[in-house]
Amino acid sequence: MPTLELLPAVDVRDGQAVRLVHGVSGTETSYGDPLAAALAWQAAGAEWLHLVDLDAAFGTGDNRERIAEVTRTMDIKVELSGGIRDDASLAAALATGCTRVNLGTAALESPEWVAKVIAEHGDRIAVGLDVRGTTLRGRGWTRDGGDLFETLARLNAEGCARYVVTDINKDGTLQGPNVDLLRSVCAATDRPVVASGGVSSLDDLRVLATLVPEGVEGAIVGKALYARAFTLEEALAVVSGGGVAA
Ligand SMILES: O=C(O)c1ccccc1NCC(=O)[C@H](O)[C@H](O)COP(=O)(O)O
Repeated sequence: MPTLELLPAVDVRDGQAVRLVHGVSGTETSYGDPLAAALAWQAAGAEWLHLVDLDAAFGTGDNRERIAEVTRTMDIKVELSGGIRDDASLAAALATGCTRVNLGTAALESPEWVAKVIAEHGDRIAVGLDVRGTTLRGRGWTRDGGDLFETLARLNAEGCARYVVTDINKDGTLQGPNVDLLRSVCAATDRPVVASGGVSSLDDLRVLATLVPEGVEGAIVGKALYARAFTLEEALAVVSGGGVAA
């Protein structure tokens, strides 16, 4: 049976690795150099890195050079997110050599462009479905962007390869993932789903691993790793069926 992929997160604001609470600008806790953080997750055995340009997402500038440097340095797969909304930002993101990009706001505000780039780039494009309740949020999660399930149906029809689903109310809070939300998204698509936001414990990862047969392919983990709730090595052992006791 396939195992749950783990994607440790490095969110970059003003050149630093940070964690936010509910994705709200101004709630940052800084964790230093993003490249050092990314290399630490790679050294611990990660196969993926989830790398976010928060300034680009919020429209407060960008960390494009830093993000490109981190992506180029990694030997592992990188998923890039944050502020990828037009041809120029998409070309810059793909040129870093990342494995795939995650489009958020563009999927809400520029549906024709998103359909075009899905057709052009296939599996290299994922769409981030960032929700409060069942309402999507764009522009760094600051603006409403329509109904989750209507948008999901449209993106399914356009051939979107993968969804990254975040419950904003859980993000950065260590309150556990929103399993009901993940299940309902999996029921509405046959594409793989990456779960994001709220993972707090190895037990949360065990629960997410039970959703693999329903379509959950991976889990992004941020705050829990930075807060040392568990180590990445322990998390990888859990999702590979290895023996870290509950
Ligand atoms: O991904 C984005 O584009 C984004 C935009 C605005 C605010 C936050 C954004 N992403 C945050 C993340 O992807 C988190 O790293 C991830 O959900 C991990 O959450 P947690 O494990 O709860 O720290």
